[in-house]
Amino acid sequence: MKAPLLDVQEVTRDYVSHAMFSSLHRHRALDSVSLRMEPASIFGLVGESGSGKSTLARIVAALDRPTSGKVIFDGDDLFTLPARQLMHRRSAFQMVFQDPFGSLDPRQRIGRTVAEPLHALPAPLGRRQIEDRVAEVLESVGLPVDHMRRYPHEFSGGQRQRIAIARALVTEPKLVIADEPVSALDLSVQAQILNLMMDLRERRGVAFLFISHNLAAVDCIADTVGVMYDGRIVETGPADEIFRTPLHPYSQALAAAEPSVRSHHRKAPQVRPPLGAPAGENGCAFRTRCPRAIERCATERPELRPVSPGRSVACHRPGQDGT
Ligand SMILES: Nc1ncnc2c1ncn2[C@@H]1O[C@H](COP(=O)(O)OP(=O)(O)OP(=O)(O)O)[C@@H](O)[C@H]1O
Repeated sequence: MKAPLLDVQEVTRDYVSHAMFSSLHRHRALDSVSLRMEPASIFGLVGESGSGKSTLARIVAALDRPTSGKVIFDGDDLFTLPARQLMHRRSAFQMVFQDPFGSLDPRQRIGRTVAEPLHALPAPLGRRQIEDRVAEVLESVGLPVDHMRRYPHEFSGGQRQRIAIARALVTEPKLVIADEPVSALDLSVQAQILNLMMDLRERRGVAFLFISHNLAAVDCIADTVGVMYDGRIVETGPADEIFRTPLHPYSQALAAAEPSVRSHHRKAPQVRPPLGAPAGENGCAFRTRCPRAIERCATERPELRPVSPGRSVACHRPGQDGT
């Protein structure tokens, strides 16, 4: 088997907060999450708000550290690298955020903003080389080179997201982690940005970890999908299969609620709002909302198990009742 570009191994992230009038409260935002990505692939991460997508994105981008687990990027175990080496390694993976308005410094010309990540390269570039690199990368995201002298307020939302993508690409990364990159954009502009990402994968061999609430966008762009619920990946596999024939009751509810995804699972399972206490460490976190829950779901947490090549589900009763 080919060595993966990204190998996330059982990553757990706990946040500890001081609840008023009580002792420390530990919240597990990620619970033993594993995923692998091949070079030039697109992995779509979906799941409701609070399921842990951004926490995972920040850890993969080495902007946060896991409580336990490993992130192996292109053969390097990121969190065992000395700080300086990690800083240099960062040029090979870059992040694009949701808000194209907030993520660009309004007082800085675009050329300077796009060039910023180049200053972290192990071998610094000369002024001429930096200008050439910025011009080349602006062109590759479909922006005229003379835009490098302009300021962010002179651009539309879609153009600003192109600039953010150009900044991410300027160090020629192998992986771009895009956290809700199209959510703030109009529909027609969303399509342009998705096309741009697919084009960059083709032309430059860039892999994308693409995070979105928007299932239709993930369906359009991703090869592989991971469905997150309460800090865990509950189903993963080829995008086509996950959206057309979801097996986990949570994936089925997601797919059925999104008309533009051509799911065969049109009849939405009767997912309930969360009720009662959360499942705790032993049970399935989804069981209090699940129409198919059985006693076993309260006592035994379902592990992510392979059900077919490349496809795994964490459910004691996957795909039953209507798929
Ligand atoms: N810095 C933090 N301190 C404490 N808790 C946090 C922190 N960051 C995230 N969390 C908690 O971790 C959980 C996962 O949050 P995260 O932002 O990763 O979810 P998400 O799936 O990306 O949600 P959204 O789609 O709304 O961005 C949530 O319960 C959130 O409240």
